[in-house]
Amino acid sequence: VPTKQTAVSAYYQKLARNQEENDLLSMQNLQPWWTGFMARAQDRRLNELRTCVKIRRCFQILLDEKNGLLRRISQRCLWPDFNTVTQRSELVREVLFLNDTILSMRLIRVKLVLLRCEVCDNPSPAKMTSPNSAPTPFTNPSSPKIQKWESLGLTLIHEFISEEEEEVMIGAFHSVYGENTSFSGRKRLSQHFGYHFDYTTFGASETNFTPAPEYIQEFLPRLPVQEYLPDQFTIQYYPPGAGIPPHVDTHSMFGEALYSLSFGSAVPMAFRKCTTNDARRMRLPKRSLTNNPTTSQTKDATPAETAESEETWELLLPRRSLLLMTGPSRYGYTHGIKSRKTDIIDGETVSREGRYSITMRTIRRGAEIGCNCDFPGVCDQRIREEQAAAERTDE
Ligand SMILES: O=C(O)CCC(=O)C(=O)O
Ligand SMILES: [Fe+2]
Repeated sequence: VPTKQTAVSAYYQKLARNQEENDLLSMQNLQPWWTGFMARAQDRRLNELRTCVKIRRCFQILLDEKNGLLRRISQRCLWPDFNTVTQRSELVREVLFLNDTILSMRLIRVKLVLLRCEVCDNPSPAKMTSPNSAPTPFTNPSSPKIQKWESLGLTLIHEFISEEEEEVMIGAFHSVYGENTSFSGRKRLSQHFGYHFDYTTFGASETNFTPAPEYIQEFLPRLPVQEYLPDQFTIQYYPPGAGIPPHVDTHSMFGEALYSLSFGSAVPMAFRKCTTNDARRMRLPKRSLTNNPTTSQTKDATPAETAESEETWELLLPRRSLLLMTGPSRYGYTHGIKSRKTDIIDGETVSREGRYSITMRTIRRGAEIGCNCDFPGVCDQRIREEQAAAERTDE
């Protein structure tokens, strides 16, 4: 069993071996690089340092051996146990100090290396419990918070809301329940705003309307699709271990852009391309998104269904991130959250914590109701048309 010290030094040596020459900044370009980095840090990086579970991978500073203080920071960043809140806030203070020091150029021959954080910053998503890795997203270096899977119509925006906004939302969610309410059951808890989601039609209620609260109104101007904005909001609380069965949100009733804002904690969302089995299931009488066993979650998996589960890949939705589904990910893939108490994230078993989400949709009304997507097999509109045609030929 390697000791902590040898583990640390092996880790350090491995990192050092992996450094590319151009990661090491010379003194000439250090200052502009650092200024740029700090500008982003105000917005994002220091935030990550405070909250990121992978903090030791976020930030590594290789130092001139002459500078004892900075070497100390470096070692601390690399320490594998470096993940307590106190240590993080200490690091934040030291990074700010380092900033002053660098800007005043009191250092000689400093080498800085910024490592990507697996969760917050890595172009390839975290490896999840599901054996299949999520496809690799595209990240434009000028907007590092945004990951895009163009061919799936999928976008994940990290740090879409601030910690302050997150706190307000969690407080507001709980404020409507009585003191004796237990939040630890197995079931999701839901609150509805705008036109309420109707669990019998999988569309929106015509009459049941609650205005969206201010904390929702505030972020609407920041949504990536501004041509039309959501008017149906479902806030859900998932106690640790709770999930939602794989499903495709009703095509005909809602606009193409579907959003899921995650807060409270991260959770993996499972995606799977729809197959003829899904098409068959959607033609069966009842479907349900409640926690009862559903047609999409049969108890004894058939061989075909087992094969399907092998096609599933999971994408970690970090807290405060916004997921946007359009195109194939909206119309031709199921999405869901597996019910389980722990997830495997990058090889580490992580206990689930309570997670909240705001699902946002835009209701189609009158002549807008309908769909002509590229996935007729799993399109409720096409299924209705098929069934109407079948009835006419029966007559
Ligand atoms: O909680 C989530 O992120 C997704 C919920 C969802 O897919 C739905 O309510 O249709
Ligand atoms: Fe959904």
